[in-house]
Amino acid sequence: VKKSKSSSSVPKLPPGPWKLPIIGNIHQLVGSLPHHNLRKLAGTYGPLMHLQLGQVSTMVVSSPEIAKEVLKDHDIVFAQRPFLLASQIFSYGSTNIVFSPYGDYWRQMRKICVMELLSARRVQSFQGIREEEVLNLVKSISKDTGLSINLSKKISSLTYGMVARAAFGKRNKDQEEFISLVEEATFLAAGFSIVDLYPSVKVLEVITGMRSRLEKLRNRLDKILESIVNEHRDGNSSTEGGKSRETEDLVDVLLRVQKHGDLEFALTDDNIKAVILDMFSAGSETSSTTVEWAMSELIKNPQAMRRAQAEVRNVFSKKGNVDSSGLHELHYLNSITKETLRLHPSAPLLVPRESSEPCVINGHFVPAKTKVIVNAWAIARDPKHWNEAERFYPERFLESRIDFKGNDFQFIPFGAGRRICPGMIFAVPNIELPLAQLLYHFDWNLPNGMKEEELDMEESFGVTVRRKNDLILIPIRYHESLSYGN
Ligand code: HEM
Repeated sequence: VKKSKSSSSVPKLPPGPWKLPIIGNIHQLVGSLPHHNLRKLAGTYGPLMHLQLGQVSTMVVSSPEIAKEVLKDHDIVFAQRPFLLASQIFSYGSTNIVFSPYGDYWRQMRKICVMELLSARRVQSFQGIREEEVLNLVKSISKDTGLSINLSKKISSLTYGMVARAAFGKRNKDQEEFISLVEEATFLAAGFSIVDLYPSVKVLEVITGMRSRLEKLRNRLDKILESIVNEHRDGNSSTEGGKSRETEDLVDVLLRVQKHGDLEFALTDDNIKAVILDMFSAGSETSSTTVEWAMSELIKNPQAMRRAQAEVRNVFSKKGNVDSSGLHELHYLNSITKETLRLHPSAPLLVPRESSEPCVINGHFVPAKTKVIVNAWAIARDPKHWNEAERFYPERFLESRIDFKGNDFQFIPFGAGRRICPGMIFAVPNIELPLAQLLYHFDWNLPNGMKEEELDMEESFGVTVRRKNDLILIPIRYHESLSYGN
């Protein structure tokens, strides 16, 4: 009796489905996308559930209360990121900030990101670049008015272009190749591949060809990044005193910090390459996906589309064009951004964490070295916290103070706690300016007489979840009198 009494007071592992030998619960993740399957399982086993995914002991969090415990209350314990094969290969010796384990070095890199690269002032300094790139998009679309265009491709190339110009100062000669390499690397970093589920079985890396594929990718990316860093260094040494802070691009900033920064640890060229790679992998597809989903939802919801168009046309009608200065007046558009991030968070499972020591969460025992996945997608669609949770209804945010800044745990598309996305301020205008321009200048139709309800909303697999099928639409010029400069 004594024994059973004392063992019942020790917290147990969270509940979870029955586990098969060797594979554990992997079979339960087959057939649909991970965030969908995990939500279904949480419906049976609860908001904190234990899964054995191959060799990896995993906790899945599916409620705002437990997300707060993990991401905020115990943020030091859960600050680490488990190493996936892809991140090991791309992380330049673990200095890549997105996946790096938490530690002194991470703290320094994060500080450089927040204070120097992604600060409100820096984001503001890229306003001109952003406006120019978006205007080029409008011009290119206006040439094809009345024809079917692949809007997904155009938006993706725009966002990569905006990040590329902010990072490198100009469009780079290897840009197209660079983008497709980053896209492939992001796809492989989702963490559900067989090599990540059996990390100690090294032979799998060889059998699947994953290691050599990743190494080839990394070598090519490294060459491109190396030439960019060297070109900047040569260019800066030929301009006396370097560039002014207002005209610096991100590589210039990193080179300046490397040379003159008051740093605890030296910043190597590899560190600079890792940060630049992070800006692309974390900052491009996430934003373009959001614009793509917002347009898809607006097509499916013509009333919301009309309201958004009326707002943007009203606010900018005197100027005859959309610019960054009036974006804060677009309250409905801002609600559309939020509602899109609620229903389609670009990283539905955030970036996984790992416990650095044993911990008790929601009354359950979580051993050290447990991988923790927060299903932000399921939380943001939970009918316990949202009325008509599956409906696209931007109005819900108009009168609400709920925001994505990491304090409202029912809505965490950027994560929360000490590893919250540092690119939020950079992301919002990169989403809202293109959206406002697309709505200001054009009306949008579906091709081949397709009806709104026939537009599919299927998602693809990856760290970022984008549309499975590209969004093909027909733009119709709204302002016939404007020349759009072509
Ligand atoms: C719609 C746009 C974006 C979304 C939805 C998004 C989402 C996220 C999420 C969910 C995380 C992980 C947070 C966590 O696990 O708690 C993250 C991390 C990160 N994001 Fe973003 N992000 C976006 C745009 C950007 C942009 C534009 C940049 C930079 C140019 C950026 C840079 C980063 C970096 C460097 C990290 C890693 C931070 C760390 O580990 O300390 N993100 N982002």
